[in-house]
Amino acid sequence: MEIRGLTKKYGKKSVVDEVDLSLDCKTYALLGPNGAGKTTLIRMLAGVLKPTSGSISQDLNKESIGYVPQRFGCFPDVTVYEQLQYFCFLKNISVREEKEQINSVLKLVHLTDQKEIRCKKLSGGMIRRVGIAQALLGSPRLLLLDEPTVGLDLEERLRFNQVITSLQGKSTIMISTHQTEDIRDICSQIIIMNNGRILVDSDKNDIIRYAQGKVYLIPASKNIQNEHCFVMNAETNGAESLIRVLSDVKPDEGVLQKATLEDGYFAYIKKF
Ligand SMILES: Nc1ncnc2c1ncn2[C@@H]1O[C@H](COP(=O)(O)OP(=O)(O)OP(=O)(O)O)[C@@H](O)[C@H]1O
Repeated sequence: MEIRGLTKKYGKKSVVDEVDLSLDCKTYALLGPNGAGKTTLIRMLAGVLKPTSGSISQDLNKESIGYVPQRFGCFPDVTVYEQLQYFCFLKNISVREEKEQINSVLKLVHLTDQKEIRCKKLSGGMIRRVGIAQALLGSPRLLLLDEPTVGLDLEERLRFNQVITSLQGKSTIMISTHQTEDIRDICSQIIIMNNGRILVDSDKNDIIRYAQGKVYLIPASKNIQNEHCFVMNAETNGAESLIRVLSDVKPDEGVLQKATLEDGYFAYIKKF
């Protein structure tokens, strides 16, 4: 899939600004702060939002795209099974195939026991899983997931990771998320967006390497006066409170750390 100069403007503001991407049959994480343009980009790729300009070259019809929107809703008075039947209809899945397909995706998201339950009785996390199930119907070649794991408990997050891992090499997958720990093990490619633009589109290990040599732990009591220092989070080694910082220069009492994907993300966003 080749994306060239993809732009979405609201008024004069470009919320997605001249985006170029080449997507292969890999699993991509789409990261970026609130308002970066991730949802807008995904909606254009899913074909539900018309770009202002630019092109998406693809030979995919709507049946080959699975899309989990950021806010997925079910019809309250239909059962989970009926809801998925409706999506089968939208995806042109034949009545002959639909039963097998629905049972298979329900099993993947661990909702088989809920299939006769009316959607209004589902918890938020279960509705999210119906959203993931509908996207998997028809074995899509392009799977677009906008914050798919929000509201899922730990076990269901792990199950989601297993589903995505099982699709690797079969589909192009793009997952927009704020949870770097969720995608650390399942995405090989990382795309970081900010202000509507792509800051980097690279292999996960390159993103981590970018922060290497810039991550330190320092005592929390230390007064940080360095403007080239960004405080990420606090942790403890049992004896004292420490803060994890990104810094171009070694801070006083700083102990260099092995960089993580999260460090790499901040290194790009905060321009280190
Ligand atoms: N229909 C709209 N009209 C005007 N502005 C919009 C519209 N939809 C989105 N925006 C703006 O576009 C920008 C990008 O929004 P988008 O939802 O794509 O960001 P995001 O990266 O997905 O954010 P988040 O992480 O908070 O979900 C934001 O500034 C948002 O306010």
